[in-house]
Amino acid sequence: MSEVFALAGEIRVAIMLASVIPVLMREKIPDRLIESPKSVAELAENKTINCDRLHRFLQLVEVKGLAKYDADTKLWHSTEKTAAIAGQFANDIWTWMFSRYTQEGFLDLGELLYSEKTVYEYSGKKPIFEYLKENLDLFKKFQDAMKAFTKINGDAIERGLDLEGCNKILDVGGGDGTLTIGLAKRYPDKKFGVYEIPEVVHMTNENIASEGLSQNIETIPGSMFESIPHSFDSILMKNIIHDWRDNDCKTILSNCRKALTPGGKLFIIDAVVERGHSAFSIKVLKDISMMAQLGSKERTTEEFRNLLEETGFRFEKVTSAGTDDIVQAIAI
Ligand SMILES: C[S@@+](CC[C@H](N)C(=O)[O-])C[C@H]1O[C@@H](n2cnc3c(N)ncnc32)[C@H](O)[C@@H]1O
Repeated sequence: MSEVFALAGEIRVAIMLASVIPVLMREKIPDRLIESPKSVAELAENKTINCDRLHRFLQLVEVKGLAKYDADTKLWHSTEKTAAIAGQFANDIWTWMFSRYTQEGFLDLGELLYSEKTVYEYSGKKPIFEYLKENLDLFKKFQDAMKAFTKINGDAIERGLDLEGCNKILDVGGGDGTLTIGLAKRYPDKKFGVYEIPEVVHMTNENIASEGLSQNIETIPGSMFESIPHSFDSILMKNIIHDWRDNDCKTILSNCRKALTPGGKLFIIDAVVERGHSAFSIKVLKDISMMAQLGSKERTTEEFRNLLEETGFRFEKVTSAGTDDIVQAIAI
């Protein structure tokens, strides 16, 4: 009996935290605890924050070890874990992952058991990228989260990409250009491009210009479902194929194949889900997120091999890069 409540309670706490932590982050409470121990009155400052509720919310985050109360001094302290909910990097991840839009979607996750729908299709809403194109503030939050995710595995991806023989590399669906910027710094003699939808390209341009790399990286607006520019000798796509169902993936990969000459390299950077491989539990979390929001999936090596062989590529190898993997293929 008690196990039932313990498990249900643990899950309920997680759901409560998903709502409470983003608000505490918005008020910079974790950042201010890291600066120095504070009373709730100091944390609330002169704002409209209710001190009694702040104290009780802090007791909730204390359950997860994210803050600590000293009953003698009546001061709240940070812990080693507080950094996970403080600062810009954490903020970029939390703001998207726990936005109202994302959270509401996940309420219907279990109902997907009976169909191939996304949570948005299930509740009669627009597909995610259509919705984001019409809500550019949220699209910016999405891109900021993608940038933060890229930073987690960026170094491993840059080192894992075998760019031998590649001189002009196109990042299809390259978002705000974070991965390409890292590569352009690492390989100053190579040229790069980012292909993105028109709604995003201005964010990409701003990011590239702020790094002073506009000479090395060109941006091209367009849709990978229509065509992909032919003026590059290799293509990479990070977290693109996992966004789409098989038929859409075949269209994207066929367009990649048309854009390359035989021998051209293709790099797909996604989580390859194999039991026993590294980061399996994180890859399962990503896989379910893809199911919920896009009706798609994280794929096995075999599934990548099949998609590639059906679209004119020879599968070469999979290289691990943190919680992502690099699937390398050659145009035939
Ligand atoms: C999951 S994000 C990945 C972004 C980036 N590659 C990264 O890893 O941070 C998917 C990207 O695909 C882009 N995208 C969506 N539809 C597209 C299309 N039809 N053509 C090109 N890019 C598209 C989105 O704008 C978004 O930036």
